[in-house]
Amino acid sequence: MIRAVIFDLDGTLIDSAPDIHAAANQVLEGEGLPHISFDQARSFVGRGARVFVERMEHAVTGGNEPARTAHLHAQFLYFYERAHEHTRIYPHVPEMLAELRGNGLALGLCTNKPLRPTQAALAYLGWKDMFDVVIGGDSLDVAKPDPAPLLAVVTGLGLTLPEIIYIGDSETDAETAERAGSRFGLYTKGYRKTPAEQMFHHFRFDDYRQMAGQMFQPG
Ligand SMILES: O=C(O)COP(=O)(O)O
Ligand SMILES: [Mg+2]
Repeated sequence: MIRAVIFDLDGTLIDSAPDIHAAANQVLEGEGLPHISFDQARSFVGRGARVFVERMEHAVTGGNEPARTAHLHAQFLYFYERAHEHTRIYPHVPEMLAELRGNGLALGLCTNKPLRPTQAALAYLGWKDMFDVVIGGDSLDVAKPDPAPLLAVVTGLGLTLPEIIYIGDSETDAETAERAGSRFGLYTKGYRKTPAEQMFHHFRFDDYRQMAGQMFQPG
């Protein structure tokens, strides 16, 4: 029996790519480096802030230099925590979350966004108490696609894998769920690069009004 739904954040519940793009370009601007495009920024999201910065640095300088990467990473975290202005909740997410809660389900969050920007975004969105357990990209020594963060949310909720469903938008989330052995629902309007049908998932949807109906289908 399903007792909780665990969500990814960026590209799944919220469209945060515009703010991530803006934060990236604030960093690059400050360093006198060229900007990245919106499509580049969106395609760099998914493996956490450190990997995002490495991809960004590689795109604008052609390589990664450890000291420069560390500096850019620190700069990026500063702006990232403050970048909310353009972040939007995807359509019908609030009703969907309220409905799950109303049905007595627990809610978890398993994101690769570092914990401080995650907490800042949740506060900005009025979701400070929305999730019973929150694990960010730097909460553990390993991040998704390692299954440990997802398993930590499950354990934190006091549940076992068959009692949860994980919902995410990216290759990273699909791999995490597959490696954990979790049931996985793919939101197809996020930041994935692979055709949805080629990705691991048990069900998929492009409208949150369809999620609950699909979630309880067997198979
Ligand atoms: O910050 C990232 O790289 C991705 O964040 P997500 O795990 O919430 O999609
Ligand atoms: Mg995501």
